[in-house]
Amino acid sequence: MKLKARLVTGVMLTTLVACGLLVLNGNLRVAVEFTADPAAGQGAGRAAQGAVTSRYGGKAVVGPGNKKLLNEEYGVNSNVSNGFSAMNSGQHPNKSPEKGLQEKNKILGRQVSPTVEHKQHNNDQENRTSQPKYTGSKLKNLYKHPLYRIPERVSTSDYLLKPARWLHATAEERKHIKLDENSGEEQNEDVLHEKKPWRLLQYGITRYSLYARNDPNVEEVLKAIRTQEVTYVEMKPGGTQLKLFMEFEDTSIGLFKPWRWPRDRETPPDHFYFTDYERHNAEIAAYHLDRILDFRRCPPVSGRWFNVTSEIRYKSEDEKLLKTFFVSPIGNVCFFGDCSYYCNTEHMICAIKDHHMLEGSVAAYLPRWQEAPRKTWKHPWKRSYSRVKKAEWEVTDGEAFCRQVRSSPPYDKGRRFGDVLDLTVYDFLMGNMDRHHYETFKAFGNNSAPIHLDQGRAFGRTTHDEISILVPIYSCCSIRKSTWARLQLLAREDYRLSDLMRESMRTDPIAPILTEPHLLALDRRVRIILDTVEKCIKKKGVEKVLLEDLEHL
Ligand SMILES: Nc1ncnc2c1ncn2[C@@H]1O[C@H](COP(=O)(O)OP(=O)(O)OP(=O)(O)O)[C@@H](O)[C@H]1O
Ligand SMILES: [Mn+2]
Repeated sequence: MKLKARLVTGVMLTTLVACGLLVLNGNLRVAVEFTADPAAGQGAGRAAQGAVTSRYGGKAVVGPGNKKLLNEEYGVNSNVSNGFSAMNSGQHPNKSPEKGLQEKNKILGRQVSPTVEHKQHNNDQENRTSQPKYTGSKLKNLYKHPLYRIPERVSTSDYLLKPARWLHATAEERKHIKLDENSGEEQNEDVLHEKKPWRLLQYGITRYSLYARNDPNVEEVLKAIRTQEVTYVEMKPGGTQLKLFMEFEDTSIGLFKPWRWPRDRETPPDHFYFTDYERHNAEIAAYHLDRILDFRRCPPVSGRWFNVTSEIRYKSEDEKLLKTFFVSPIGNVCFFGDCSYYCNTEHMICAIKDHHMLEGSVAAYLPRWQEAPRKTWKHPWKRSYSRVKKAEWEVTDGEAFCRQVRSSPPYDKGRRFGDVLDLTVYDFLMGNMDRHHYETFKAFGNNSAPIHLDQGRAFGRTTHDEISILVPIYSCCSIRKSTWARLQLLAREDYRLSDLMRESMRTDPIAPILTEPHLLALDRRVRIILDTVEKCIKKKGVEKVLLEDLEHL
């Protein structure tokens, strides 16, 4: 359908659903097709039709006697430094054993002397129960909104994996897609009969997103992560904090991050972003936020309770991991693993319930490296990761720095500049200052969305909005039009972001994922972004500020 867009300034968004017309402030008119997302479910549907032979997922990727394969298959990463060499190696202010005990007691419901944190925790509980009740599902309404039904044009070559491309190809195109280089046999759909949700989810990865809006495999994969037996565990090397590969019954792989802190613990104000602990609940919340913003660039993540002994220790053959297990003085099973920081007795990870049970987050794993290698890019507004040094963007005129970024590849053409601004919106909403690098799939070259990984240091503070995260938006005075329109929607009472997030995360096995103050901070930050853009529009004019990404409609 042809787009006729005429734009004047405006912030109010009105929807005329019945006639399929989206009116932004009465001035921007975008005709929207109300057809189902063309990319959605096709791969799943076609792939699900056949028999059960599989090239990749038919047998366990890893199992006893096959150890270390997870690292080889999935763990390879680029050599780009993560910037931690200059990291402050100062002591963690919250690591004293007494403090750790207090926190565990709190979770276990034991009597402890009241502390500020303890009181805060109780307030959170009250906040949660005193929330106004709303009827109906705001989330369902959101996903019915025209802005969430804008068709995506996905062509065969936009799919990441060869089997997925093959499934979407015409008979003519199929002649040019060699599925199995080693096989002289004629290729047909039999080799693609992979019915496992995790694999079908991977087939849905395109240069634009990790999954289509209505891909049923997202829910299926989350269900699998939540309920399936853990069959194998191994440490993922690299990074500053402990992470575990987990293999499940259906041969899918997940990336586990453990509980470290109670939900209501705030990052201490004197803390640098790079000395902060990762938060498993931040990874979960980040997935929901990414989806609500319609980016779909973060792999699905779920919380889950694990038995540290039977589901981690007994499922691992990783000697480096196994030798770090111990029982704490109060009888909780603990371990700390092996990593470059925070992997020692002082930073132990301990069961927080019934001596064995531990909460964690599990992210669905991207396709293995050999099949879909990724490239790591330095974020242009990366922080310095030093106590004393400043990053270039902090000591350069904002507009000049932005011009410099915009004139160099990959930001000089294509989608990537808009993607970095989207990432800015995402990180500002979560208060994530730890965006040193981002990754893309090599197969897509420069023309591809970044993958939203590593949000473990987000959601650290509820009363502080870190304005410096917004620097790319206010010094470039730019934002994608679709993102701007969605933010306006999320600022409205009937689509309020905090309500959507609360609802979206409600079904997680370890809900509530975020405390009320974190949810309310999201609403405040939406307003701050909109005000920033509003000022830019007044100063520069709407044509200069909004990056047109709806013109293809
Ligand atoms: N779901 C996933 N699928 C595939 N690879 C992943 C996934 N999550 C993370 N990774 C890979 O593992 C790396 C480390 O993960 P992550 O950044 O979350 O851990 P981290 O301990 O915070 O690392 P760092 O200290 O370097 O920030 C990522 O850079 C990415 O390459
Ligand atoms: Mn990290």
